[in-house]
Amino acid sequence: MSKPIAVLGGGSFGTAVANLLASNNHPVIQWMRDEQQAQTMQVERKNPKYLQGVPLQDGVQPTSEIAEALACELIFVALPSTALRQVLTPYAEQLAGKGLISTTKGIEADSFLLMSQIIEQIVPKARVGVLSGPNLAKEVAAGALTATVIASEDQALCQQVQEVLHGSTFRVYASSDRYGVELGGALKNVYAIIAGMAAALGMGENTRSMLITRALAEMTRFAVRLGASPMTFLGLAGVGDLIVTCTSPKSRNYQVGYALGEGRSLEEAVQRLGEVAEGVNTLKVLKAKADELEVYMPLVSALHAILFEGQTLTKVIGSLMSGEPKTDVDFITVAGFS
Ligand SMILES: NC(=O)c1ccc[n+]([C@@H]2O[C@H](COP(=O)([O-])OP(=O)(O)OC[C@H]3O[C@@H](n4cnc5c(N)ncnc54)[C@H](OP(=O)(O)O)[C@@H]3O)[C@@H](O)[C@H]2O)c1
Ligand SMILES: O=P(O)(O)OC[C@H](O)CO
Repeated sequence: MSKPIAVLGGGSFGTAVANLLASNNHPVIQWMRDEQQAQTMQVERKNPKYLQGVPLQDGVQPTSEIAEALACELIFVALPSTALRQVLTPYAEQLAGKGLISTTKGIEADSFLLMSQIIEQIVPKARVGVLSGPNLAKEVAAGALTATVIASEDQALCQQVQEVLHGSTFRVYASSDRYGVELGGALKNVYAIIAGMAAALGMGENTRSMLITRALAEMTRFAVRLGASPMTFLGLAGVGDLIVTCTSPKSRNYQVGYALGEGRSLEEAVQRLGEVAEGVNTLKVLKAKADELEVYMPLVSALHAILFEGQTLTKVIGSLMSGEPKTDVDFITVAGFS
């Protein structure tokens, strides 16, 4: 029997990852803060709150006792970005030396730290990795053929994660560019909101394609300014995740955008969702950082103007389309590759 592996988080992605690990014959301790939810999952062998219709694999043990999870050597963190620091900080000493893999796609307000950087700050002696890619939880859980990226400077950790997660429906690619992989996963959520809005407004496939391509240019330009490699954005955790989130009604960020496009307020759109849509928080911190670094991000500025500056959609779309003509694939030039 192999050693147990932990998953922190009782949401849709935590449950999907727990099931993947268990289907590879690893015993899994899945921690969630809600005792009632853990009991329901233990008895009913499913997660009706976040992942309806998906049976829980036999090897998954749901618990609200975090000590059981923290005893594991390999721990996947599937918490919202607003909760990660608060959950891990009290256990910093216990976590030293453990393999901590963040699956959380967000950026901390004020610090602009990515989740694996927060983990490093809290547990400097941890072995840190990031799992990111086009991985809609519902599809992963349903066994749709899927690929992801494990990114870490620690090659042995990448290999360990590949071994435990890789299976007949889930391919795990390795990368040493943790920062680029993690940044891609966080940034794409903002553009998924815009894509959802465009869909609700009845815009066509040309529009969607323009949005995705210019989003890629914009997020790559920003990443290059922060010192990241533009090449990572051509992979699964960049353009791969951008495509799935900007085209799928299963994406929560896309759903928030769609509700906005239907004329609902941001509060209403988020409340109706009842799950995490990281793009809303990311938009605020990203706009502030882009302004500070003077990076040209017209799509981010446009969404920010609509959601937080009281500008009308019509006016914002008008000024986006009438902006000065630009050069295609400009971020390659910025990165010095032309
Ligand atoms: N879903 C996906 O398709 C997917 C795929 C890849 C990555 N991700 C990323 O994974 C992260 C988690 O997303 P998710 O989809 O699993 O979210 P989710 O389905 O909305 O579930 C969120 C989970 O976090 C828990 N939580 C919230 N605040 C907490 C706190 N302060 N302390 C402890 N637990 C807390 C919730 O518990 P309660 O029910 O008690 O509130 C719930 O179990 C996000 O960053 C997301 O971007 C998601
Ligand atoms: O449902 P979303 O919008 O949080 O997106 C889920 C994943 O990040 C897709 O890879």
